[in-house]
Amino acid sequence: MIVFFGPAGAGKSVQGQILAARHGWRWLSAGQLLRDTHDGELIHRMQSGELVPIETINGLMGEALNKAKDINGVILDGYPRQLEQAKWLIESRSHHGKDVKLVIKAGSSAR
Ligand SMILES: Nc1ncnc2c1ncn2[C@@H]1O[C@H](COP(=O)(O)OP(=O)(O)O)[C@@H](O)[C@H]1O
Repeated sequence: MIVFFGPAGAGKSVQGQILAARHGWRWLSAGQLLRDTHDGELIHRMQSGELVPIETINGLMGEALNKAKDINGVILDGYPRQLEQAKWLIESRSHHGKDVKLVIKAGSSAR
């Protein structure tokens, strides 16, 4: 499992998708998983810039990780975004069976 960190516009989604396509891995974007719910209340919350409730995003990510059980590589984009999410990801390893192998920080270089 590879985690992509970085601010909006840093290119995480583009790079993540290219990497996943090249290796036959799964790209899991928190924003995309949330949009795919087509839940009006959630979308409204996303547009306000606030994070959605942790149970919601953990539930969606957990489900997506379980579906990707047989896939060797998974790229996480936009997740985890809070310490509690990171803890959940590590603690739920027994369910999804994946370890964080690499964290990539995308973004412009500091000047
Ligand atoms: N890990 C997360 N935890 C909670 N909310 C999240 C998380 N990732 C995304 N969101 C919600 O989705 C919105 C859009 O996230 P963003 O990363 O900008 O998605 P994208 O880049 O796919 O458009 C955020 O404003 C927030 O409300």
